[in-house]
Amino acid sequence: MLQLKTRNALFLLMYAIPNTILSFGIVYIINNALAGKKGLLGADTGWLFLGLIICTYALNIFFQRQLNRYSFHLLYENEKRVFGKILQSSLPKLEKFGAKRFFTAVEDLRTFSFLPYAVTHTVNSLLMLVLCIIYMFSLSLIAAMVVILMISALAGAYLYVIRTMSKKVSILRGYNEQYFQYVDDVMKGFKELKLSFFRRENLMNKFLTPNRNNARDLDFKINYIFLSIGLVSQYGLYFIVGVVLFLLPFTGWLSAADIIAYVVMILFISGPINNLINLQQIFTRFRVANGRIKKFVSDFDMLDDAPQQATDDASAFSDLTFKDIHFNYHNDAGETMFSLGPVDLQVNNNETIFIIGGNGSGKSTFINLLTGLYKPTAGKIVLNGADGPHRIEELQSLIAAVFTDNHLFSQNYETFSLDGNPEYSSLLRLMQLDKVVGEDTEAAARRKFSKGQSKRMSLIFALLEKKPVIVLDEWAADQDPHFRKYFYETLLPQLKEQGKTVIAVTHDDAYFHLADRIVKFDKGVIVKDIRVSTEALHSEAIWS
Ligand SMILES: Nc1ncnc2c1ncn2[C@@H]1O[C@H](COP(=O)(O)OP(=O)(O)OP(=O)(O)O)[C@@H](O)[C@H]1O
Repeated sequence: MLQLKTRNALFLLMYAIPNTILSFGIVYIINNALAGKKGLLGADTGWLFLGLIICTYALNIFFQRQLNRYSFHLLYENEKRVFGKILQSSLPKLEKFGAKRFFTAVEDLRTFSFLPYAVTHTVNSLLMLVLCIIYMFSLSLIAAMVVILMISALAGAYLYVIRTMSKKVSILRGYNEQYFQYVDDVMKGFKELKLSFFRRENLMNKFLTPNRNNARDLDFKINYIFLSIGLVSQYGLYFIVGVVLFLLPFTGWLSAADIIAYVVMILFISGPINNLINLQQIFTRFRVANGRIKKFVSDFDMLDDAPQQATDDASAFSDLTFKDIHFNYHNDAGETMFSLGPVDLQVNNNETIFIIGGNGSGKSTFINLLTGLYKPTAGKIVLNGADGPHRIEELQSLIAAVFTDNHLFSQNYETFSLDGNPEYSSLLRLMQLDKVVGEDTEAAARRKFSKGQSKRMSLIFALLEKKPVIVLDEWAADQDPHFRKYFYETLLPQLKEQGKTVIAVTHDDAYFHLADRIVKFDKGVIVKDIRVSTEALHSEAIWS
C-alpha cells in the first residue's frame, strides 16, 4: 500500500537537495561569522543570509503543500479502497473476519496522516547530516572520523533497540483489535448487558480491564523506550561536544577556529539526529500499519467471489436447479464444522415453496447458496436451463430477499425513488404501514421501526425491486398473529397471482397447506420434498 514510486522519490530529491544546500548555506554563514572567518563570503553576506532564508521558506511551503496533498490523497483513496474491499468481499470472508477488521484497517490508515511530516523531516535531516559531515571532513579527516565513530556507536545502539520494537507495536495493535470487539459487544448487546450485573462486571473486569491494562502498559513501555533512547542520543551528543571541546584541542587535529566550527556543526546536527531518532517511532508504526493494511487487502481479496459487473434488469425466470450442491463451514483450523449437501432441487417459475426443518438443519445456509452469497464447494447451479460462470450474477439479478437479520439502510441506495411513488404508496397500504409511515417520502421511510414493521418495510423494498423471485428467511416470525395470517392467506397468494416465485423459510406449520411445495432439511440434506395437497399434508408427518 505504501510504496515510494520513482516519480515520488525524484520529487522528494528535487526539493530536498536545494533545500539542504540552502539550509547548509545558512549554517555556513553563521559558522563563519561566529568563527570570524570570511570564507567564501563578502560584504553582502547579510543580504545573502536573508535571501537564503526567504528561498528556503518558499521552497518548504511549496513542497509541504504538494506532499500534504499527496498524502491526503493517499489516505482518502485508501479509505475508499478499504470500503470497496468490504463491498466486494464474499459473505464467508466477512463472517470470518468480522467488522472489527474494517475499523482497525481504517484506524491503521489514519496513521499515515503523519506521512508528510515524517518524510520531509527524514529527507531534510538525512541530507543535512550528510552535508555537515562532509564539511567536518573538509576541516579535518581524523577529527571527523572520531566524531562519526561516536555518532555511529550511538546510532547502532539505537537501531538495536528499534529492531525489538516492531513486534511490540504489533502486539499493541492486536490488543486494540480485541478492544474493538468488546466495544462491538457493548453496542450490540447493550440490552443484555443492562439486564445482568454479572455479565457487565465480567465483561468489564475479566475482559476489558485486563485488555486495556495490558495495552496501557505496553503502550507506556514502547513510548518509554523510544523516549529513553531519544534522551540517550540527545545527551550522547553533549558528550561528543565535550570530546571535541576538551579532548580534540590536545590532539592538534583541529585549529581553535575549526573547533568552534565543529561544535556549531555538532550542535546543529543534533536537531536532524534527534529528528531521525524520534521519527523511527513513527516509521515503526507505519511499518506495522502498512503490513496490517496489506494483510487486510489480501484477506478480502476474493475477486472470483464477488460479482463485479452490473447485470441487466431482471429478466424472465423459468427454473433453477441445484445439482449435487455441497457447502462446508470450516473453523480456523480448517476442520469442517457443518456440511450441507448433497442438495438436488429444482425450483420452477411461479411456485411457492416453503423451506422447513429444525434449528441448525441448514435452511439459512441453503438460502445463502440460493441467493449466491455462498459459493458451493461442489455441484452445479443451472439457471433457466444453462450453467456457467456468470449464472450467479444472473441469479442475483432475479432474486430479491429479506433475510432474518434484515437491515433498513439509512439512505436510498436503490434505483427507485420513494417520493410520490404510487407503487410504494400502494405497497404501504398492502403492508398496513400507510398510517405508520404517513407520507410516501424518503424522509418518512428512514425512521425507526419496530422489528415486525421493519420486516414489512424490507419486503416493500424487495417488491419494489420488481424481481421475479422473492426469498424470505423466517419473514413472518416477527409478525403479530393477525398480520401473519394475512401474510400467508392473502399476501402470498397475491404474489403468486402476480407471477412471483416465492421461496420462504418458515416454522409456521399452521400455514404449511398454503405452499405449493414443502422442502424439509435435516442435518444439511433435503429429507422431504413434497407437493402440497391436503391429503399429502395429512398423510406425511412433515414435522417428525
Ligand atoms: N458462519 C458460520 N460458520 C460456521 N458454522 C455456521 C455458520 N453459520 C451457520 N453455521 C452452522 O451451520 C449449521 C446450519 O446453520 P443454518 O443457519 O443454516 O441453520 P438453520 O436451519 O437456518 O437454523 P435456524 O432454524 O436455527 O435458523 C448450524 O450447525 C450452524 O451452527
